[in-house]
Amino acid sequence: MLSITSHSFTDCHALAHALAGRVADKLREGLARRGKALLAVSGGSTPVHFFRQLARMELDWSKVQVVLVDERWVPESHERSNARMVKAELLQHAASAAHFVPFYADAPTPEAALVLVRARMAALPYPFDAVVLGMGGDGHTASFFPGGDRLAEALDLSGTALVLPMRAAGAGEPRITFTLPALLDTQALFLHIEGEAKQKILADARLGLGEARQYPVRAVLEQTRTPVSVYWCP
Ligand SMILES: O=C(O)[C@H](O)[C@@H](O)[C@H](O)[C@H](O)COP(=O)(O)O
Repeated sequence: MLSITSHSFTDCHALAHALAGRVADKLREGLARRGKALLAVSGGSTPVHFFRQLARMELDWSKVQVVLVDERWVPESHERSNARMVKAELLQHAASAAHFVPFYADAPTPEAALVLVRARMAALPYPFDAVVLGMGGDGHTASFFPGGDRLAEALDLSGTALVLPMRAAGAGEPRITFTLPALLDTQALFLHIEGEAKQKILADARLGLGEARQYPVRAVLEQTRTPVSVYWCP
């Protein structure tokens, strides 16, 4: 049976401090074990405080590679670019020495750039040392959106794809995402959510209640490959 551990905090600053400490420890372990480390983070708005704390953690960031779990297919100059957010909030202070590997390439669609992006991501030193997922109000995580055109393929635990394009009505723009089996290949898996509404969504998803039975985040909660640490604050 899969272990899901829940960590609750009084506010987003306490959560950010604790999560940054845990992730920094995992990166240090990777550095000690193999002289390098690989971190995958989520975009969106939730990670900002966590990124600010993590950016100040003392470790050899020059040997750390950072990727996103998923990206919106927009150039970095776009306000919805996750890469833009990671650069502004995480790759600062001590972490400015880290090496960021972007999903986005100068092509009109993620499908058109897929061969290039796959090669870029295939060259990284797996497993991840830490993967930090977020969750949307529709029960998506990474770019595993309800109704996504390649959702089944992305969630297939026996699938071999590392990254896939994803299009969904709720996604805003076309996306590119690591697949679930790729993200589960990690030393530590975190799910970072904030607010009462997301807590309820997660609880419903765990129980498979009503509409939540269809939430893609369930695939993360139900798999038995990698333990999940849930970090939550109101
Ligand atoms: O690009 C993205 O949108 C993310 O990687 C996505 O999976 C995110 O984690 C959730 O949508 C939560 O987003 P918020 O933190 O903005 O609620």
